[in-house]
Amino acid sequence: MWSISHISDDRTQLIRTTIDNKTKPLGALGALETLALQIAQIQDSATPALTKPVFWVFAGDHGITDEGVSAYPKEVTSQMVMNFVNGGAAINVFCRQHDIQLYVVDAGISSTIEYSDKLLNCSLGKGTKNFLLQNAMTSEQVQFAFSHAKELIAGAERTGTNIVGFGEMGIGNTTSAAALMALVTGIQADLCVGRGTGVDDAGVSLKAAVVSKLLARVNGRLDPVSALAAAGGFEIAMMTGAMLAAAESKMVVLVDGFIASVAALLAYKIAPAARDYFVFCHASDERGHQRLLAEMNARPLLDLGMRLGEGTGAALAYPLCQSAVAFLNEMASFGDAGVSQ
Ligand SMILES: Cc1cc2ncn([C@H]3O[C@H](COP(=O)(O)O)[C@@H](O)[C@H]3O)c2cc1C
Ligand SMILES: O=C(O)c1cccnc1
Repeated sequence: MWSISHISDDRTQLIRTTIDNKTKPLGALGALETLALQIAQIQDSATPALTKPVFWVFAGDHGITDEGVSAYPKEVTSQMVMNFVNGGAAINVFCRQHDIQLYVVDAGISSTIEYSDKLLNCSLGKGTKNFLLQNAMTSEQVQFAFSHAKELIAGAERTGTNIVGFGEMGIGNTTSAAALMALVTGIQADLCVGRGTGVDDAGVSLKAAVVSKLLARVNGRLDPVSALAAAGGFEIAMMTGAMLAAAESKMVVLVDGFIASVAALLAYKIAPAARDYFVFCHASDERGHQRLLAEMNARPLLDLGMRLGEGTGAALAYPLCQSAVAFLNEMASFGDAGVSQ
């Protein structure tokens, strides 16, 4: 289904030399240099440009909330969707600040809402099933999620977008995400779960027990698509598909916190070359995130102690990508500026 090629190595030496010849001590722009090189490799150009950034926030409800795994009631998912539509959430603020186009996607929330050009209908159902009792969704629903995501990316590509970010909203989804992480990596349940919206120690233990029960129900490790069917959620499946589709279209993919990184891990396990297109934007405070990043050998750009999701960490990293591209294109070389090396 996916045809994703590794980023080009053709110009790597040329770009490295260009970066090294800029008027600064060797390596002094640190992670920004790595980022500039990655974006240049993605675009196979020594003079890359970022155009028409788009973010999507995927929203879905989770049957696993019946087990009491979140600090907030499940109604908050739909309420936050309206908040996104009305422009009042953190992700709205950061997207406005950085001129990022934002869409909200109903991936499968339980309430009925009115769709618009900003609130898209890709609903796969009225919330997933409680994954302790049965699979959260069917494998057909996972495939539907992937094809919806492919269409969204294709639409953005047609209008000239070459950098994208993804957020999620779904009360209970840190438990789904932790379950997915455990299912595809084999890392033990208690190292995958965290506080999510702010559950106490007992809540964290409950989440670990829920993930362990799921592992027992499905007899251990699973491939990424079977894991998505087993543990959900609709929004995580769509985010996984969108990351794969964006990599296929050679876009820069801004990866947010814990939940987005789980989607990135699934995408990477489905098509390892997709990893080349991922910019890991921030270190989430959610407990499993460091382990998860280590699985992908990823070093995030920011560490702000954030644990929100919605794509907020990715939106905050967008201007760093702009800075990386700007220094590569605009900074003088030692030769140009007459500075001694
Ligand atoms: C008001 C509010 C806004 C949010 N925005 C993102 N999340 C984040 O918290 C949820 C995951 O945490 P858990 O697994 O503990 O439910 C997700 O919806 C995630 O995006 C929010 C949560 C709340 C309460
Ligand atoms: O890092 C995340 O994605 C995250 C952490 C806590 C709650 N919601 C999202």
